[in-house]
Amino acid sequence: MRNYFLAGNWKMNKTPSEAKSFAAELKASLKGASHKLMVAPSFIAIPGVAEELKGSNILVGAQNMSNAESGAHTGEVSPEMLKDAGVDVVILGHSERRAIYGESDAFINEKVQLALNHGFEVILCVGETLDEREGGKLEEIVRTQTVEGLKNVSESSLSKVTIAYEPVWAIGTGKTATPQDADDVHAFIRKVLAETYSSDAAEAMVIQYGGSVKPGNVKELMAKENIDGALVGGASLKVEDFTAIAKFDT
Ligand SMILES: O=C(CO)COP(=O)(O)O
Repeated sequence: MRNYFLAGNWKMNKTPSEAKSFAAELKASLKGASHKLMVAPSFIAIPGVAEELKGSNILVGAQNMSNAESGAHTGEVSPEMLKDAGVDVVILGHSERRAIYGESDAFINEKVQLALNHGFEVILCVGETLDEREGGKLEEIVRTQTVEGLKNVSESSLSKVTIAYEPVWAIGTGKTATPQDADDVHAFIRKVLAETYSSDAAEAMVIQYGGSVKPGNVKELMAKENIDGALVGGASLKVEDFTAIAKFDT
């Protein structure tokens, strides 16, 4: 039985002071929630949010991380900096990083390995664009992003990885993949994982869905056999909405 993992990706929203007071509200409203939970503020809001969430049931995520340990990497944030600031989980390979900042599978894989070596949990995002889906390339894209993103990741480290399937056309658009469509892709990801890892490890993998998850559709999505959580953008920016998502009842 896999545990549900509901995570909020705040993207480039909320100043450090807004994020800190938002975290205080969430901490109160999510008290006693039974699922695994996380929020990912912007880098500079992390210390305040981590301080606020200390001792709570909400993990702290980062939205990205450098591929290097330290040194001459202007504008980057290192693993040690994130650790010191209180980060538990690092989101890597988000489609916005891939599309806007040109992050390749090989580059993302460097970060995945580095994050795992530093003891972080990783959420690896994969997903196809509308053109790729309509061009019949969905499986090829999702397979490549999964396999290349996890290159050199051992089976023993795999338990620290969550995959987030985020079809690019469903992000921030109000369009959600149907629960059946999403479940089919999640099952495909599990099949791809079983080609490299044991079937037990593939079966145990937590695979989140992301793309216009809202209080009104979360239950239907989570009811699917292969959907084990959500990576939520827009709806994670409102306390009531994220609370309703995070506390969904099966
Ligand atoms: O990109 C996402 C989470 O990482 C999804 O964003 P939305 O929930 O706003 O569609």
